[in-house]
Amino acid sequence: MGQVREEVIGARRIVVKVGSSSLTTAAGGIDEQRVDSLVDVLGGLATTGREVVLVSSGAIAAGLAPLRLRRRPRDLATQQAAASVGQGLLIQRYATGFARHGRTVGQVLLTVDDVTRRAHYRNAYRTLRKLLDLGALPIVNENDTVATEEIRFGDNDRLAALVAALVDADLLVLLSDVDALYTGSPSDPSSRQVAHVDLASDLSGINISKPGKSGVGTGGMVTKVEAARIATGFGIPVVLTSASLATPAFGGEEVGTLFQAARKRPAARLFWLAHATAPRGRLHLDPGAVAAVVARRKSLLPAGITAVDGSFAAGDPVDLVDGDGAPVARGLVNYDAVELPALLGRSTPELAAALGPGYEREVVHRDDLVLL
Ligand SMILES: Nc1ncnc2c1ncn2[C@@H]1O[C@H](COP(=O)(O)OP(=O)(O)O)[C@@H](O)[C@H]1O
Ligand SMILES: N[C@@H](CCC(=O)OP(=O)(O)O)C(=O)O
Repeated sequence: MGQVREEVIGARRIVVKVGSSSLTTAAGGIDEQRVDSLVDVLGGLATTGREVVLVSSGAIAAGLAPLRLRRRPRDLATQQAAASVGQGLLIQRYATGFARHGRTVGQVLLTVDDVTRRAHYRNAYRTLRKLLDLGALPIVNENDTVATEEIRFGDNDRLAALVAALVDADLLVLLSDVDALYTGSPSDPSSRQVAHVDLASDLSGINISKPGKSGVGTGGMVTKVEAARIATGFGIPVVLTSASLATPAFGGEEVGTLFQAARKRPAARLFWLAHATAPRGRLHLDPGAVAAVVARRKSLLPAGITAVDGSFAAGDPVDLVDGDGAPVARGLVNYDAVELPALLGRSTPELAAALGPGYEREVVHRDDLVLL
């Protein structure tokens, strides 16, 4: 055996995310044996004094067989109907399983808004914190039955990363049907396992692609690596491995892939701005403004903006985009959308002279800006 992973052994609060492919059968229904073995691992973990939050997918897949649906439906309404049936069955199985370990579970269904809007995520945090304080094990999933196409997460990887940040976890563990990140498709014999990733350096040479053969997962490796990027950026290490390797993974053994946490944690406010808020509009920047904001970390002034999209109010999050429309930063804007067109391309002294001293303010102050 190699070295023990200290960050895993030392983690007190752990968010564990398990994908549909690890919980359900190919025929569409709960794989009771696999749910029970996961429960046994997590039940054991919780008795060692660790706080565990489980983010569990599988509602849609678990609802397929009971509704006599042969495959995962494409349309949202049928997915929601399947989730409505499957979520109840899944939580029932978890409740029975964890009861064997003397643990009560609490179901927490969240929408994107619940983890992205400040007032809402404080509320979600309080509920999760209270469940943990009461000794219960929270089981989180997206609230699939009410989420619309536009706003849904769809997969639970990003939701798990945001929940990990929300509860200030020491570790995020992503359990899937694949035992690690590979350099290419795991079915390709030339692909190699990646044991360790530092996302601060690059992931080039790694071919990350779509969900696996089970056909029930949604995001594949793309959303897992994105989740790892979010969590590690917040200072939370991530282990990615298969559900069947959960025991050695929690024991700190070198299985799966460890994504190393960033050494410096960003201000919580800027983290949420970058990863959790939905932008309400876009400010198009000329090349000089892109360079000022990105390379020199300056505030954004009206002179560098060429166009404005969206309807937002002062204080809302907006994306700053370059000449190709690619987002380069996100920030909290100091003007309403309707005020901006008259200011574009004009210098701040000129605006102050023409319109009054209030118009000397930056469009986005550098303290309210985060690079993407
Ligand atoms: N580079 C890669 N390394 C590992 N797995 C990959 C890679 N590219 C694509 N995959 C696929 O991603 C799948 C896991 O994603 P998904 O099916 O969405 O799982 P889950 O239901 O656990 O979220 C694996 O089964 C694998 O086939
Ligand atoms: N909320 C959905 C998650 C969808 C899904 O397939 O997610 P995942 O298996 O994590 O890629 C469900 O419970 O079915």
